[in-house]
Amino acid sequence: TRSTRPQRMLKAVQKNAIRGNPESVISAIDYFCKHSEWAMNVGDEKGCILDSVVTEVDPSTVLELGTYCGYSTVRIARLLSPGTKFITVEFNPASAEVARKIIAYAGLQDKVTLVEGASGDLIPQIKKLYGITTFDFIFLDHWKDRYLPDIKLFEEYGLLRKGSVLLADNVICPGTPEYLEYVRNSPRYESRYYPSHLEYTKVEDGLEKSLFLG
Ligand SMILES: O=C(NC/C=C/[C@H]1O[C@@H](n2cnc3cncnc32)[C@H](O)[C@@H]1O)c1cc([N+](=O)[O-])cc(O)c1O
Ligand SMILES: [Mg+2]
Repeated sequence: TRSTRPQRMLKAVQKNAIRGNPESVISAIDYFCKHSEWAMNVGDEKGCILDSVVTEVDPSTVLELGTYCGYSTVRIARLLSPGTKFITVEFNPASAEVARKIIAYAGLQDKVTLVEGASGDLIPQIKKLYGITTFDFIFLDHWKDRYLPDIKLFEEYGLLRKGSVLLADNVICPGTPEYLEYVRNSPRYESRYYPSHLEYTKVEDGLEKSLFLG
């Protein structure tokens, strides 16, 4: 049967990247997406903004929603200090399988806990299952209509602390209007928009960074 796009992306990593070298894995995926097949990774342009926010926060606990093939997982994990707890959540077993292999190819498997499941099911259990009290940094890049319900779950289950930073991809394209409205109007967040472009295109998109005020 025909391979899937994630499987073809993995092949491109195994062919063009250097094992144990995260930068080469990132470059191989970006090259694949620019010259072979577009894929919904955060990409190089928005990826640099992601890098700068992760570096600024220097988190001890990180959550990513929507691993997909692990591109942003590798971008984030390569910047983390030793001992950081990083959980990434992926619903689709086939995507999770490819992501595990791409994360391992980058040599970052010991820095990442990839959990297969739906964010809505997992968030209420994270404290119990992973001994996390609060997250310093959260990257939202999963189904766009899950951003709002999931941020409300973070609040409900006490997973945010004063200073927690949430970074949301695609707030313009495909767009997350309800989420944007919420974080921009809630007195509990201080939000800032980082203009950029939809990965590998000239279409306008951007990231929204929201600081939880407690
Ligand atoms: O749709 C987009 N992203 C959705 C991401 C979806 C990925 O996250 C998982 N997921 C979803 N809800 C989940 C809940 N829990 C766990 N995994 C979940 C899905 O199994 C998939 O692997 C998207 C689309 C475009 N685009 O231009 O069309 C551009 C982008 O940058 C995008 O991120
Ligand atoms: Mg995205």
